[in-house]
Amino acid sequence: MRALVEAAQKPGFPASIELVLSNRADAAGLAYAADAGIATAVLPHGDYESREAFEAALDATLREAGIELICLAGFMRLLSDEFVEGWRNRVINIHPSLLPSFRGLRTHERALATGVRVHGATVHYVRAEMDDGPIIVQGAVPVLDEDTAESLAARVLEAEHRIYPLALSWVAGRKARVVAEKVILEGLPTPEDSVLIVPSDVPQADAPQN
Ligand SMILES: Nc1nc2c(c(=O)[nH]1)N[C@@H](CN(C=O)c1ccc(C(=O)N[C@@H](CCC(=O)O)C(=O)O)cc1)CN2
Ligand SMILES: NCC(=O)N[C@@H]1O[C@H](COP(=O)([O-])[O-])[C@@H](O)[C@H]1O
Repeated sequence: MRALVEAAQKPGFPASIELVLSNRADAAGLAYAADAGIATAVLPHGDYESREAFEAALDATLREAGIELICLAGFMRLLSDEFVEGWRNRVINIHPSLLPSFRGLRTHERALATGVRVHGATVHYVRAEMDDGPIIVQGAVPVLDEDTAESLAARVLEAEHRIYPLALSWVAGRKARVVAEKVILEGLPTPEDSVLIVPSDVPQADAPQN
């Protein structure tokens, strides 16, 4: 969320962060948002007798705040088909894997256990099916032999803080549209922009001695 707020503070960014909402009163980002002068709201899902009741309150709070686009940032509640359809193509999410690989939880542990060499994160439009929506942008990072889930998560998070503001700028800037459940990116400088490779700290193998 902080990466989105900082990006939206830049002149000419095509969106403004008007509300930061959490279903957890202890979410660390709420204090940051309040300090940044952004309205905040807390809807503890446990206070509602059902998901429907929780989502009805969520929907009302967002509409009353005049929200046009929802960015899920570490939001860990599955949203119902009804809610997602009510906000079709106006809810995006970031998931810490290169979808469709490693849907769900514990993505970094599973990536290490599987032995993949490249891992990363995905920003996608949200659909009722978990982690299954049209992909807007992906950020890939190398998996190093010495990686732990923590060190890999940190490298992925660095990529996340770069790709989420990009995705938001494209969606809010009307450069991204969904056609047959695929995202068409228009007017982007070069196609490479929709894939981010972060070879940030890969030790350069010494050039082979000819
Ligand atoms: N309809 C959808 N809702 C959400 C999606 C989505 O793609 N479609 N993405 C998630 C975020 N997410 C993965 O990126 C994710 C969030 C939560 C869970 C999960 O298993 N949640 C459990 C409860 C966990 C908890 O409260 O800590 C649940 O909801 O029962 C998996 C993946 C956001 N919503
Ligand atoms: N399935 C959703 C999910 O796992 N989202 C992940 O939660 C983290 C939130 O980071 P933060 O606490 O630094 O904002 C991020 O890595 C995001 O991809």
